[in-house]
Amino acid sequence: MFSIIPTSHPALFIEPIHVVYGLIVYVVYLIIHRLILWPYFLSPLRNLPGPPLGNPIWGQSPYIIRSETGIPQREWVKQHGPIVRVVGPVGIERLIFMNPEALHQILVKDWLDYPRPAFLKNILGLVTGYGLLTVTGNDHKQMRKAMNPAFSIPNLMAQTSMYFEPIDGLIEIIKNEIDNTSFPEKGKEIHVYDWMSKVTLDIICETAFGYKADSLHNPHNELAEAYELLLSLQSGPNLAKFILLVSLPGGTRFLASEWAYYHRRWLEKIPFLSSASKLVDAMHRIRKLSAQMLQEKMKDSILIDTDISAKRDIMSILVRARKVEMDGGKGDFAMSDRAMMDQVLTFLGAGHETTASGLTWTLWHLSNNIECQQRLREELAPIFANNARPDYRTLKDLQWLDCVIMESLRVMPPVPLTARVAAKTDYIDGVLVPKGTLFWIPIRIVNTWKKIWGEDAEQFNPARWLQLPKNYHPTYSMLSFIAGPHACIGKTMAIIEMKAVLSALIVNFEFEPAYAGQVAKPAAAITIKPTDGMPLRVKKISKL
Ligand code: HEM
Repeated sequence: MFSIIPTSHPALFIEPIHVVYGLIVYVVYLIIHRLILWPYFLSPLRNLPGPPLGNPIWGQSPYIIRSETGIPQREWVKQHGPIVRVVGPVGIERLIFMNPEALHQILVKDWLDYPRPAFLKNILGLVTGYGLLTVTGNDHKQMRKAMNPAFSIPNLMAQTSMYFEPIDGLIEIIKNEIDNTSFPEKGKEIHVYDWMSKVTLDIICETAFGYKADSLHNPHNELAEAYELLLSLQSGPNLAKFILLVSLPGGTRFLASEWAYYHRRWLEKIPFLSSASKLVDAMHRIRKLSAQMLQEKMKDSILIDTDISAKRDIMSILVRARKVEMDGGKGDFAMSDRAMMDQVLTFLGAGHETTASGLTWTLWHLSNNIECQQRLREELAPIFANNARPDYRTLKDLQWLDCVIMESLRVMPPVPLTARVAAKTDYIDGVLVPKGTLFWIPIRIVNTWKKIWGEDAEQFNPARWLQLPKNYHPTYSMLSFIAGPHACIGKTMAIIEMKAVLSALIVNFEFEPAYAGQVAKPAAAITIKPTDGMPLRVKKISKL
């Protein structure tokens, strides 16, 4: 017990219990401030249009988590216009800016002031390594400069032929599956997402590392199984759980630790952590296999120049660039082993599931638009009659193929939303946005905005690419690969790969919905994979 005034005033003694009361009052005030005072009365953003604040603790989060990714945000933009404020959980505010000028400021002009928020970096870092997807500023500039040559057009032109070994394998497998049914002429119901996932995994392993995963022929391929486990975790509630875990101090480090891996069976027993234990398991296996691939690649760097210079895969190009820097005495700027390892994980994480989802949704749209599908077949048939492995230029110049792929990526962008945070206070589109404010980059919402794309903006209509709407802006009307210095480095590669796989499928098979009234079931997570594996009826084409 102690006193700050003379003992003749016993009523003013401060006892330890008073300190405890004081602390309780302070914490209660902080909670009330966070949940009520700030969002309702104090935030400078409080007068922006947006949905009701909702439940004081969760705000709009339960609705977002339960819904298809991007759909709540699209509805709010329809109701409230091009600037929207959404609150929750725990009073956190998030903004949506739709206008091109605002997107230009956030993604291009002032991109260094609007980095990816910590929770996104942590989740991406866990799943895709601490490579291009997580670094920012000068580190990002240097890393991107080192990687750009691997994605150059001449290199992609040389790589296109590598896609066809897995593609031919896929075509043969599907043909056999159909032939082995009792009535091959009726085709077979196939979960196309599963096959798209395998073919894109084999392609990325081959083109990124020169490694033949052959998950198409090997159902128990370790890498494919680990990714299957990882991707099975894609759901709104799981994503919310992972965001919470990586936002706790030490949470990301814990999930990435050896301890968590070796004790994952314990974690599995705690209901809240059971999906995290699967994440830990999948990530550990993917990291182990990636390290093996990298080790193989590093052996290349001690090969004589002629051996390695013949290799066109992305890692060989990076290994060669590193060797040149080291030989030239610029070792300080060369990528470390750790950074190289992160690139392996980044290519696998960023370049596999996105392309698989993109292809799956394209097949879904074509199954529901038989005329578009037939028109595509007619465009492709003469090309494939001459050469079943068309080159980069040929694939690039096919007009209807391009319309179909662009339209599918517009309506169902594999990454429907991403996020940014304001690192400084500044005006955006006339709104004073305080430092620390979170944004959604509204990819799917911009892609289907009626103001740009017209009344049928949400419909799949490839013909719109033959005559683009007058409000179309080449950078800010279709954000599937976003824009600016963080725009997807694999864009051209992804598009040409999708074209190669889709065209081989369409000249060989017809795709229809698996049953009458089938509805799409997209996941509510970082990518938009179908939750049911996308069953479609697939028939062999007898005559083109
Ligand atoms: C249809 C397929 C794809 C889509 C829709 C897609 C979409 C995206 C999006 C939206 C981003 C920005 C994420 C953000 O900043 O928050 C991104 C970044 C990135 N993507 Fe892709 N991607 C695809 C395929 C690929 C492929 C095939 C690769 C590589 C082999 C790749 C590698 C990357 C990398 C490294 C980044 C980070 C770029 C940076 O920050 O500098 N992506 N992608």
